[in-house]
Formats: sequence, C-alpha cells, structure tokens
Amino acid sequence: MLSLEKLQVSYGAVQAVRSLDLTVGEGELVALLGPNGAGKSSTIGAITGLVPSKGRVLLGGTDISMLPAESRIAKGLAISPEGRRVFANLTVGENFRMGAALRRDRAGVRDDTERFLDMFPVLRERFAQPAGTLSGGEQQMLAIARALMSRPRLLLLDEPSLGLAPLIVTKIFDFIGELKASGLTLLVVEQNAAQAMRFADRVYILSTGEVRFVGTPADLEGTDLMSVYVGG
Ligand SMILES: Nc1ncnc2c1ncn2[C@@H]1O[C@H](COP(=O)(O)OP(=O)(O)OP(=O)(O)O)[C@@H](O)[C@H]1O
Repeated sequence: MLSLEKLQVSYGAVQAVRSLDLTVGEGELVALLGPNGAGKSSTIGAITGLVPSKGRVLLGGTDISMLPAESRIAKGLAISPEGRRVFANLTVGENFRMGAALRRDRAGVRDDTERFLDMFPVLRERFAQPAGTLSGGEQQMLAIARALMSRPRLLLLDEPSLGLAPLIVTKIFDFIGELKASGLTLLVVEQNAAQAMRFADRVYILSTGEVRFVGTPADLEGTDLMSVYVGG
C-alpha cells in the first residue's frame, strides 16, 4: 500500500531522514518508533507532502512524490497529526464534515459519521460544541475520526498517545486495534512503544534518520534495541 524508496529529508545542513526504505502492506499496521529527533515526523511530513523530500513515495504502486498534499489526500491518504490538531473554533460536527470535504456520497458520509460517533460516544454528546473545548483525549479521538471521515486507504497516526493519561492511551489504542481488524492499513508513529506494539505487524526503529531495526515485535524480544533506542 505504501512504499518509501530512498526517502531523504533535509533542513539546510540537518539531514533528518537519510535514504529510508519502508513499506506498509495492505491491511498491515506498521509502527515507526524512535527517540526524539529520530526523523519520524519528518517521514510523515514527506509522505503527506507537507515537508519537501527526495526519493520516492508510492501509494498503491503509484508514485505520488510529485503531487501536492491535497492531491495525496484525494488519492486515499489521511493523517491524524501530532498534537491533536483539530479545528478548534469549529464544532465537533463541523470537524467531521471537514474530514469528508472531498466526498460526494452523502449517504456514506452520514453512515460513517454514525459509525464513528458510536465508536466514540463522547463525541456524540459534544457534537455541537467547539472542538477547542474538548479534553485532550477527546480531541485525539476527534482528530482520528476526522481523518477516517475521508475514507482513507492508508491512515497515518502521528503520536496518538502524546500528552494523554495512560487510561485514555489504552482506549485510543484499543480503537486503533479495531481499525486494523476492520482491514484498514495504518502507519503509526509512537514514542509509547509498548502500546504501539500491541497491534503492530511490523516495527521500524529509526534513530538519527536511519533504520536500526525492521521486524516483527517478536523479533525484537530478547534484543536490547528497545532500551537502546526507544527507552522501553
Ligand atoms: N523545520 C525544521 N528545521 C530544521 N530542523 C528541523 C526541522 N524540523 C525538524 N528538524 C530536525 O530534524 C530532526 C528530525 O526531527 P523530527 O521532528 O522528524 O523527529 P521525530 O523523530 O519526529 O522527533 P520527536 O519524537 O521529538 O517528535 C531533528 O534533529 C530536528 O531538530
């Protein structure tokens, strides 16, 4: 579904990502782990087209490297950004509609809205409330639901656990597990390795812009890679 070939991201003299090769198969959940400054957000930015990069980004076999960010969304990419960036002044309902802005199937949009409100009942209670008044965990749920409203082929989740209480983090990852079970393809960037590994088929560990490990969570057991690079 996603293939990164020799991806490079530089900010002036800083090489944030160096020749990264990464794949996410259809229906797979891949976790991208690594310490602060490893290049995880830069990788996500390069996939969405919001950060300039070199190398190739293929979505479903099609090279999207040259496409602007909005065209990539139209091709089936969606992101729940780091820091739960919802439209704070818009209501929860309006955030849902923004996520579905490119869709023309009204009945489908209605059905999906109901589906995600069933999954996150608290968002139904807050439907008419400005998103900025939600708690951190509620905003994270909304950011994910909004991304899902575009009916993506591939969902990118950038640090869904950031700044949330452990109980909420577990809830968010339970939901991510449900999304995977429904057949969605996911790339999840996380500092919280234990949660990310619960449902991951494969794990990439990135440090200073380079891959240090690729394999299954089981392959990681018995190595000291987690404590060396991720601290857990
Ligand atoms: N706009 C920028 N200008 C200059 N350097 C940047 C910029 N954005 C990121 N960097 C640098 O690139 C490197 C990778 O940053 P990136 O944000 O991709 O890492 P990360 O793995 O997402 O880290 P974190 O987990 O702390 O969010 C870091 O050294 C960072 O300082």
